[in-house]
Amino acid sequence: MTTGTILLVEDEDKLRHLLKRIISLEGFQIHECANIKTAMRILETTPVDVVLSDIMLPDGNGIDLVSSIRQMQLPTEIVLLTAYGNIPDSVRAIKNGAFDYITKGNDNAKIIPSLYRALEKVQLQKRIEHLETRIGNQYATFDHLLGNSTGINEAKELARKAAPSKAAVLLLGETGSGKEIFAQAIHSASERAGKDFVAINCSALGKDILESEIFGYKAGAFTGAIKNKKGLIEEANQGTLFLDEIGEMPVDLQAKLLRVLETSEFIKVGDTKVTKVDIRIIAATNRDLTREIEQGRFREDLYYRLNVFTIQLPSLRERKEDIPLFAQHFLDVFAAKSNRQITGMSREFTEHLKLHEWRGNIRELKNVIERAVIVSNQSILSLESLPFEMKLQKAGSRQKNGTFDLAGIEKMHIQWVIAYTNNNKSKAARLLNIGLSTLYRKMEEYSMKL
Ligand SMILES: Nc1ncnc2c1ncn2[C@@H]1O[C@H](COP(=O)(O)OP(=O)(O)OP(=O)(O)O)[C@@H](O)[C@H]1O
Repeated sequence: MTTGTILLVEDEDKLRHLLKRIISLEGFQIHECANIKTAMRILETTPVDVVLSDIMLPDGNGIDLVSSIRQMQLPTEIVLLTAYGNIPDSVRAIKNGAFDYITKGNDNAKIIPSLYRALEKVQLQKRIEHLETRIGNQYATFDHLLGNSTGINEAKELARKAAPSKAAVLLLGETGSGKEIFAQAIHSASERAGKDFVAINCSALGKDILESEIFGYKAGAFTGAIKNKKGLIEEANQGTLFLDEIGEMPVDLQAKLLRVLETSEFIKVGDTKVTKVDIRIIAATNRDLTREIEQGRFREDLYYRLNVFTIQLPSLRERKEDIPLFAQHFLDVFAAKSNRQITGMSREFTEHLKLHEWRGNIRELKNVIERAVIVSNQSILSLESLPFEMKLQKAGSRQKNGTFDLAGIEKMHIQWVIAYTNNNKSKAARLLNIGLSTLYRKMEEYSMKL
């Protein structure tokens, strides 16, 4: 039984393989990588409950990873692996928001219990957020959906048409492209608006927990089932159930869901009689379901039941014209929230936003602007307030403009790092992973101002 998803970040191959084995034996789903850059990529596209990361990594420090994860506002906890001598760093990491640290070698037996505790915290947090949303009952409406590009307008038009009917809706789009906010808008514009909108991410939980969460169980259904538990289907009765990442739902649960769609009935785990419900289902995925069907991972009959209205949400890359509008909106929101007098963005800042790939789509843009508002000390957002990796992306574009030779790229890279550190050469040398004297030698070689 899988109980959660772990991202293991460790550059020592042997140790990583060993940890992977220990963790997989517990039934956790596991992703692995050897550096921060890949870890960030995985985190932008894949839901992860707990990151287990080494502190010393080839391209940076596990403590910076903690800060980045906190900035991305991911529902993810971090457990750090540290060498004995780095305990002060680990204490600092905990202050920055890490969940726990474990001393490599000595504390191996503590890894699994710590992962379980971190996972429990993540799941509790998600439950609290879910309940808060329900109590506030503040679901988004179509008025909250920003964007003027053709792709988003077409999606909004179809969603408005789908809203009043009881038919299922299938929302397709990359992570952070707005599937949940669209689902809420559809719910708000339907006659179910006064009732609950209940959301669950099918990829976040293992099969057994997912089944219990969605369908509920009878007391005594399995060890630990002390009393009856209402499933989310029942909680969403008369309202809308939003099934995010439906492509990740195990096939036997798909059969149970199909039955709900066809008969409005289901059987709780450990029950013998059927329970009746009146729900509308909105499902979402970033997977290609037709391919999943071909590979036997998704039921074709369920697919046809769900895709009565299929709405494709464009990625932010496909609607770059919307980027300034979103950026200004998030800027206004975060500036007001933090009481800052920041009114706009420099031309270069906006240009950089348009160059970026936005794998995390609007969620990522929102986080980048929030970060920029926090770090900026001017009245308009400038390049300095962008994360380091985003400043670097200009390398790709300049390459297109003609700079192909390695020395040219190295010179540009050094210039950016120096600008990033506000001309602090020691810090720049550290980030570049070269000695200070080498930095000065290279600056002289490239005729850069010392
Ligand atoms: N059109 C939009 N207008 C305003 N805000 C938006 C829009 N689309 C997305 N957002 C914001 O972007 C963030 C991500 O959106 P959302 O959670 O709906 O994406 P998602 O596709 O469901 O992501 P995931 O697949 O990772 O669950 C949210 O904060 C949401 O409010």
